[in-house]
Amino acid sequence: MEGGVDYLADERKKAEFDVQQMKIVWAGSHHTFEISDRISKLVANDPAFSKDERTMLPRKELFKNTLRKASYAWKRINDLHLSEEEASQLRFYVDEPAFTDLHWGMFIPAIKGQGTDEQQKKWLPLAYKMQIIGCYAQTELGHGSNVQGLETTATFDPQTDEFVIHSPTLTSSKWWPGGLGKVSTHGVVYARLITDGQEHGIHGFIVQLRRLEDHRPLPGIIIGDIGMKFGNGAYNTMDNGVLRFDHVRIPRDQMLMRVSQVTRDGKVVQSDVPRQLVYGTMVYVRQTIVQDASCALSRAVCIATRYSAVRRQFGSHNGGPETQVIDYKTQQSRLFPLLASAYAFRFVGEWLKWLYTDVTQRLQANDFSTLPEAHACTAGLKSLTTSVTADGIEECRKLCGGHGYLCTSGLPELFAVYVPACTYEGDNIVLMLQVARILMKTVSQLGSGKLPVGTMAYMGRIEHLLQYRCNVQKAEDWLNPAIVLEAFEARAARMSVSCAKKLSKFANPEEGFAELSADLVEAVVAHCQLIVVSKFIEKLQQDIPGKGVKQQLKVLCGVYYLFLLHKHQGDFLATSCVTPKQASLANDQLRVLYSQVRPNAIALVDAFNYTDHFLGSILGRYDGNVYPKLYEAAWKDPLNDSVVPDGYHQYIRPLLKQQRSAKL
Ligand SMILES: CCCCCCCCCC/C=C\CCCC(=O)SCCNC(=O)CCNC(=O)[C@H](O)C(C)(C)COP(=O)(O)OP(=O)(O)OC[C@H]1O[C@@H](n2cnc3c(N)ncnc32)[C@H](O)[C@@H]1OP(=O)(O)O
Ligand SMILES: Cc1cc2nc3c(=O)[nH]c(=O)nc-3n(C[C@H](O)[C@H](O)[C@H](O)COP(=O)(O)OP(=O)(O)OC[C@H]3O[C@@H](n4cnc5c(N)ncnc54)[C@H](O)[C@@H]3O)c2cc1C
Repeated sequence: MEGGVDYLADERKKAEFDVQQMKIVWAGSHHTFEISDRISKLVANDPAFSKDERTMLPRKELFKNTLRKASYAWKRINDLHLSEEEASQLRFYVDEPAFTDLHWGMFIPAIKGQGTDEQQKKWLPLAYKMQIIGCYAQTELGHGSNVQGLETTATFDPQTDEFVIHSPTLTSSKWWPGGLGKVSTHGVVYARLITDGQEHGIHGFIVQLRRLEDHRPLPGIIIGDIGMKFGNGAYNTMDNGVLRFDHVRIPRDQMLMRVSQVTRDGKVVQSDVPRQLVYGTMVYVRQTIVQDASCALSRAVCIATRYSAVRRQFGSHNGGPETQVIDYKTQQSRLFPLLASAYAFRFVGEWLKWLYTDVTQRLQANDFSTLPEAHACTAGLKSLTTSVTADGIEECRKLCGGHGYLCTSGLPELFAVYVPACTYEGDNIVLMLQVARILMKTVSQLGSGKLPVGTMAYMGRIEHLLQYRCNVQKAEDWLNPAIVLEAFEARAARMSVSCAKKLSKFANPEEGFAELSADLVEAVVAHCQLIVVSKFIEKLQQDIPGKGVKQQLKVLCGVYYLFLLHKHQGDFLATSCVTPKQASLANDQLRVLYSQVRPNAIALVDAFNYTDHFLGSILGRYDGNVYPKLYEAAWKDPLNDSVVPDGYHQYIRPLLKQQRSAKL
């Protein structure tokens, strides 16, 4: 805390668990807690990283300020000899989308994942030292979701041993890549490979875009920013770009050749790694986006929870204080499921990181068997968690009433920065439909003796799940994880089987899939919710030290699944997984759990360990000193620089004068 009175002290005293231990559970380990705590304070205490005026700056100033911060951050990283992990935490806590996100988050991973050892040896040291800055240039004006539909061409010229990169149409212009507009010197550019007049699908190529001497575009390259995006400040710190190629030549060895190679005489040779590895960078980033969802949601929830404890409306008795809005059951029923979801996404993100690491190790040993599972989990969980988080941030804004609409609440900017996560790295519906294909394939293979694995393993018990009857008899039965898991498994399995049955009635499966796609998306949501619930329950099976910590997590886990059960009771009832009476008991138990969360709510958001700098919200201040700070901040708005506004003489005075003369 920054000194002074703690208006939330009484709330903090109500906590029934060891907050310090919960901070470690949230961080993932003592080690990560120590790093994130130290680095977040380092950033918060450095005025060069202030965010105070971000939403008021015009675009050019905003962007220059981002460049300044990124360059200063790089200096600090080097001066302090920060490790890779510390450096990434520093960029995270600077909390400003910038070209560096794409350089470290996509350009480098693309070279690592799709480049040969030789290519990695050549390019990675330059990228690690930021002697080159890269972006990930895949999406085009005409195609984003449909990667196979990209139009940029890379035609091999055997005469010169080069590829000719070309944008044949307007719609083939690269459009959206972050960092491309004004900063990147290089890009991993995805293009249609053509050799000897034949097409060989989409591949990645390292292309230099700007001269290293004076940052001007290389010959044949047209490049710029695509313009202002949604919200003040927000994602406008990023230079999302447009790029066109006019027969730009690059050496043959700049095609990323781990998946396929082009030989000196123009032959395309496939390695024994699956073609889908060309999409590997997206799998990696989708996994990080799931982790990021818990950060964004927890941040919004932290603001809304603290403010809900500060804000009072109605209910004063005999001149006593009014009711804290957090004590209204409706407020709790909107806020606490989001709090529980933030924790749920944290744990599923942790698990997904483990899964991704495991898949990567297997890939290195040429074991590709778990790639479909990695694709399904990253695509599905990216979609589920980003949709819930985007909606959740907006709900938190509403939970803060009028003041939530002020930029100083931090929520409008958080929403504007966050909401494109539902679109980038794969539109959520498009990705859900990918998972639907995998689910339908799994169901269709059930009779074949091929047992489903990983997160689809429950389908292997299909006979049992189709006959399952929930045996909840009283509200507390819903606290039994085994009962809950079976109910969620049965619901997901029955929804998938129902889709598969309908699908089998179509003569043309593709037509059937298109016709049933809305139902399929619902089945995918059920499947992904099952994954999140099961990973939360698995987390609770671990040894979790600290007084009351595990108990609080049990309560939150219960809130998470019972809220889902309540919200989706239509699914559970329609698939006969629960009876109306059992659904009603679930809701009774949910209310009990809300009352158990209530005394711990402030401590549960303190456990995120966010600094006031990172939160960037007057409503979410650690000390709860909201009103004086809101009042103070209003006077800092540039509109209040003068008492009489600019434009008074031109527009207001003549208007008032005209009305006066009309009256007379
Ligand atoms: C705390 C940490 C914080 C860190 C936060 C970091 C956040 C950084 C964020 C930075 C911000 C913004 C970055 C945004 C960057 C971008 O947006 S880059 C562009 C992303 N673009 C997309 O995602 C495009 C989406 N489209 C696709 O992925 C594909 O085109 C699609 C899969 C939809 C279809 O591709 P097709 O080639 O047509 O494939 P199908 O015929 O459907 O499938 C063929 C088989 O391939 C399998 N498959 C598909 N994708 C993958 C994959 N990625 N991996 C593995 N396998 C894959 C599919 O299942 C089919 O398999 P089958 O043949 O049936 O067995
Ligand atoms: C902030 C931001 C940053 C980005 N950064 C990058 C970057 O660094 N590099 C990069 O290459 N790209 C980047 N992108 C592009 C991004 O990856 C694409 O916008 C995204 O993949 C969605 O593709 P699209 O725009 O073609 O959407 P579309 O596919 O055109 O989607 C439009 C609508 O059509 C629906 N739809 C599309 N196909 C189907 C289908 N088969 N079935 C049912 N519905 C369908 C979608 O659900 C959606 O409602 C960025 C985008 C944003 C917004």
